[in-house]
Amino acid sequence: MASENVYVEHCKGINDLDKVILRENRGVSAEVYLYGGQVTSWKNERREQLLFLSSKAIFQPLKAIRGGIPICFPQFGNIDSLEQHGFARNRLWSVDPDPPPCSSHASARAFVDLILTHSEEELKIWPHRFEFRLRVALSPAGDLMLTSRIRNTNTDGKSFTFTFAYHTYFSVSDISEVRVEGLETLDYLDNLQNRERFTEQGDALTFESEVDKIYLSTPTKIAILDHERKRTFELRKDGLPDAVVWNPWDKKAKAMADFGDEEYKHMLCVEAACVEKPITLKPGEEWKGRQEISAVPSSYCSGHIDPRRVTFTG
Ligand SMILES: O=P(O)(O)OC[C@H]1O[C@H](O)[C@H](O)[C@@H](O)[C@@H]1O
Repeated sequence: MASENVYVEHCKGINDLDKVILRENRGVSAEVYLYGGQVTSWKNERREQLLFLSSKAIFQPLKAIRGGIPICFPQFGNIDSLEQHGFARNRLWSVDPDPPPCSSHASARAFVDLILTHSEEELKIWPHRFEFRLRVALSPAGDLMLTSRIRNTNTDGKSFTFTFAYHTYFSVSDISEVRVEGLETLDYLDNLQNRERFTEQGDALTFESEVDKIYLSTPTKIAILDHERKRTFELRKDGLPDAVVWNPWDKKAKAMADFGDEEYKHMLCVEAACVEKPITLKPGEEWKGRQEISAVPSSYCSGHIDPRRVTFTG
C-alpha cells in the first residue's frame, strides 16, 4: 500500500468508491478514483477546478465517469467488438503495491501508482494478459502528470495490439471563447464523417458546432486558450502522436443521460492519443505514454496569443 503522508491521502469518494487525493504546495490538488484509474479533479492554488466533471456524472461500476481524465484502453472508439473506448475506464484498479522505478516525474512527492491487470472475465472479451501501470503525479508547481506503462504478459507467445487515449475534459468558461493552438494545418480523421481524412485549414481552432476529430502526428505541445478566464492550458505529450478534439454541442449533449444539456459550453476534450497507428507489443515488451498538463494565466490580446509567450505569474 502506498504510504500515507501530507501529499497523498487514501479515502472514500462518491458512492463509497476508493479515491486518492494528491496535495501539493499552496493548496494545489488532484483526485483519482480507483474506479477507472480516473482523475476526476485538478485544482490550482486558488482552488479553482481545472477539469470538467459533469454534474450528472454517474459514479457506479460499469459506467464510465463523465469528466476528468478517463483512460481509453485497449481501444479508443468502437472500431473493435469491445466496448466503446475499451474496458480500462470501467474497471476497478488497485494501488500498485510494488511499482517498478518510474523515471518520469521522479521528483514528485504527490503521486500514486495504480495497476490494472487482466481478469479471468476480461480474458473472454480480450484474450490477452497485460499489466497496465498508471502513475498520476502532481508537481510542486501544480502540473498534472500521467504516465502509462503497458506490458504484454501473455504466456502463449502472442502479441497484442491496442489504441489508447487520455480523454481529458478541460473546464472552460465558454466554448465560444476558446482557441486551440498547435493543430492548425494538420491532417485529421473526422469521426462525424466516418473517419474520413481531411486537412485543417487556417488559423487556430475555434468552436461553433459539434466537433469530433482525430488530429494526426501532432506536435508534442498543444495550447488551449480560454480568453474569458484568461487561462491557458498547455498539454505536453510523449509516445502519443495523435490528439482528439471533442465537443458534443447541444444536440448530442441532450442525448447523453450523464451530461447536462448546457454543459457542452463549459468543456472541451483535447485527448493525447495513439489511434491512427495502433501499438503492437510482443510478450515481455512494454509501451509508455505520457501526458503533462499545466494551467497558466494568459493575458488577453485579440488576435494572436503565442502559448510560448504567455505571462507566468505563479
Ligand atoms: O460517451 P463516451 O463513450 O465517453 O465518448 C465520448 C466521445 O469520446 C471521444 O472524444 C470520441 O471521439 C467521441 O466520438 C465520443 O462521443
